[in-house]
Amino acid sequence: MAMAIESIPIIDFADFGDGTSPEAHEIGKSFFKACKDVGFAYLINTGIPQEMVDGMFDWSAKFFALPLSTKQKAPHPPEGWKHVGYSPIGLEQVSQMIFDPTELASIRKGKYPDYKESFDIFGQGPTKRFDNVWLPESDLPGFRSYTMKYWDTCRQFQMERLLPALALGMGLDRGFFNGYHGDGNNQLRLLHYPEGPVEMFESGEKGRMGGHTDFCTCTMLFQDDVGGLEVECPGREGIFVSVPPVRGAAVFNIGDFLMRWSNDILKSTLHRVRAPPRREGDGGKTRERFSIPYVCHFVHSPTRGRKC
Ligand SMILES: O=C(O)CCC(=O)C(=O)O
Ligand SMILES: [Fe+2]
Repeated sequence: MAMAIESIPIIDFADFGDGTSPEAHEIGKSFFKACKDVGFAYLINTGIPQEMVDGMFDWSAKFFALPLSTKQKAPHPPEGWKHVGYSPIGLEQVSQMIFDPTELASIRKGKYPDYKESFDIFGQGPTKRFDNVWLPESDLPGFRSYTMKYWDTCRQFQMERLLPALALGMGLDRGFFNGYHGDGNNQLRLLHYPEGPVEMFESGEKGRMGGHTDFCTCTMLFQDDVGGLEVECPGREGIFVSVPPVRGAAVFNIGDFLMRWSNDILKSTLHRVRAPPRREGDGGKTRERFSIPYVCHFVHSPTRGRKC
């Protein structure tokens, strides 16, 4: 049962500037505290224009509204680790630290298997490990260029504010983490949780996204106004609190890589997505939900250690 949370800190980047002022150091300190105590935070005044985020949600809705046969023209490659292209409903099932194929198969048949579809792209810098997979331009003209532009906008926030703030908060040179995220091997995910009969979700026949931690360095996501994202309370196993949508705020979380790298000081917290509760007027259907995570990955590159 999810409780309401007041304890997910809000970090306001409005006064961050170029990261050299005393205000920037204070922002860094609060950010570090949030990452240490909860592993999650709301980020506001990121500098990512709201209309850019709204535009990305519009494109995402247009993409997922295409016929399945069209979406499948940009298929996710057979290798599970190549996270690019379109994954239809049921292809991706999220689990936590389970590697045995028999156990994994039983998750697919068990309670709350993920009922979602996704489209993923990666940065395409010199250290890229694989190419993106796109639809033919004529199937959704403009989608590719907007998505790449949005990716660049998130990247700019990552390099100019996000990573410098964390480094400052930890008492490091503000360019410390930038150097380890060299040419931006970051993943942009468009996630769509389709609507479905309320009973299907209530009975546990289907779920949205199972409990997991992210294996990246950190993730920043925007969600629509439907809700359902939940985070496990630090130190209280199995107790989840909801992370309700806050317009204009990105939800940030630390991933496993930074937790390991920081000797567990930064927390990679378990989270999941549940279907929202029944609502009058929804006609017995659970509303569809869209979210857009931007997942930051470590890159070992020659720029390591460079000051920003
Ligand atoms: O859709 C969401 O709100 C959560 C997505 C998520 O946790 C993930 O992609 O790792
Ligand atoms: Fe996640």
